[in-house]
Amino acid sequence: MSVHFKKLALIGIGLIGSSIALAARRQGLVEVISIATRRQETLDEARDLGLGDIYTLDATEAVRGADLVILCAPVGAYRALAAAIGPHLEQGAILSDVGSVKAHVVKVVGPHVPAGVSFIPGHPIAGTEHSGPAAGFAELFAGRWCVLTPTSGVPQADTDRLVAFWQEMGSSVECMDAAHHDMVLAITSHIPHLIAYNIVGTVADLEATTQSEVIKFSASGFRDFTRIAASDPVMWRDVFLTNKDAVLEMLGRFNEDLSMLQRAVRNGDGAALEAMFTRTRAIRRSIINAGQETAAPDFGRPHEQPPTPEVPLVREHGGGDDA
Ligand SMILES: NC(=O)c1ccc[n+]([C@@H]2O[C@H](COP(=O)([O-])OP(=O)(O)OC[C@H]3O[C@@H](n4cnc5c(N)ncnc54)[C@H](O)[C@@H]3O)[C@@H](O)[C@H]2O)c1
Ligand SMILES: O=C(O)C(=O)C[C@]1(C(=O)O)C=C[C@@H](O)C=C1
Repeated sequence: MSVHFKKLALIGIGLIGSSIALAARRQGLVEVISIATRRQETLDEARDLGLGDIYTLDATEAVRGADLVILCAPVGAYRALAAAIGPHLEQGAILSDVGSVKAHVVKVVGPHVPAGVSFIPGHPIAGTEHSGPAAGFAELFAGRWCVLTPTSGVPQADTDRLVAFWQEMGSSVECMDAAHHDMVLAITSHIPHLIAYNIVGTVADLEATTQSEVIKFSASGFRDFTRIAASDPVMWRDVFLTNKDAVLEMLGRFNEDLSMLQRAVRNGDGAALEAMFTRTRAIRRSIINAGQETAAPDFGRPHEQPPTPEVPLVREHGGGDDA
């Protein structure tokens, strides 16, 4: 299906918004890109990077005449944004988003969507620990999944157009129910981030000498957690505030399994430990076989080893506008 939008409005222009701008432009999917954000500094950065054609601090102005509007801000900002832009959306437009949670988005944005506008929430399962307009790149979505959760009454032709838009940017697309999305993502994305924040937070609270040793010898399992725990604090604050039930459900299961492991360690139960570690290894193999990861043993590691300068354990907040 050929996909072409005359005006794409991106509300929020960080890692995901800028990646959409770059990918959509490169693939020739849109004629005009209008960009709205809340802070002048972010808008200037987007302009300097040449991400769009129209730059404004007024989201209502950005959506005027747009046939595709995508909310790309932290989900905590959605309710106010939807209330502001709702009355200004064009008849026949598609309104979507990229938020990491979906049921909450349907709940807070849905009531502000006028009749004649197709509301199709979305979530590209692609990202990095970096944020801001300069963090984006056109290839971010290539080979990654994008989940859409079309709301009731949306014409199939509009869903098909949005599916084609993401496919043109390199994604595979799956449509599902918002609540189901939130449960799946709770365990595949949200809990792993919570665990990473927790383990790196434990180190951050250690006394100074132990902490410097952890940093010095961090080329081990810990290092992989630090990448995830450097992710944007505002974005992740909002994820945990808005996917509470699914996260608590999965956290309950996680805690049960952790208690089982704790018991096995205490009792010296090698068989239980080995059985669990064998099952987890198989999951890793399935992810590699599905093309979602490479088996390269040095993935992400630098080849030469310069001494690491003073690096903060947790990156300072540089992302969303809402903090
Ligand atoms: N980072 C990831 O890995 C990832 C992956 C998939 C989806 N997401 C989702 O994408 C969305 C954006 O995440 P990101 O990583 O691009 O974050 P980011 O921090 O890089 O960018 C967010 C942008 O939103 C803007 N913003 C904040 N409040 C705003 C407001 N009230 N009005 C207008 N603009 C506002 C800021 O200017 C900022 O540039 C989030 O909802 C997040 O859950 C993130
Ligand atoms: O690779 C990373 O840095 C990510 O955490 C990306 C990741 C994920 O958990 O997979 C993070 C949040 C999103 O909503 C989607 C993707």
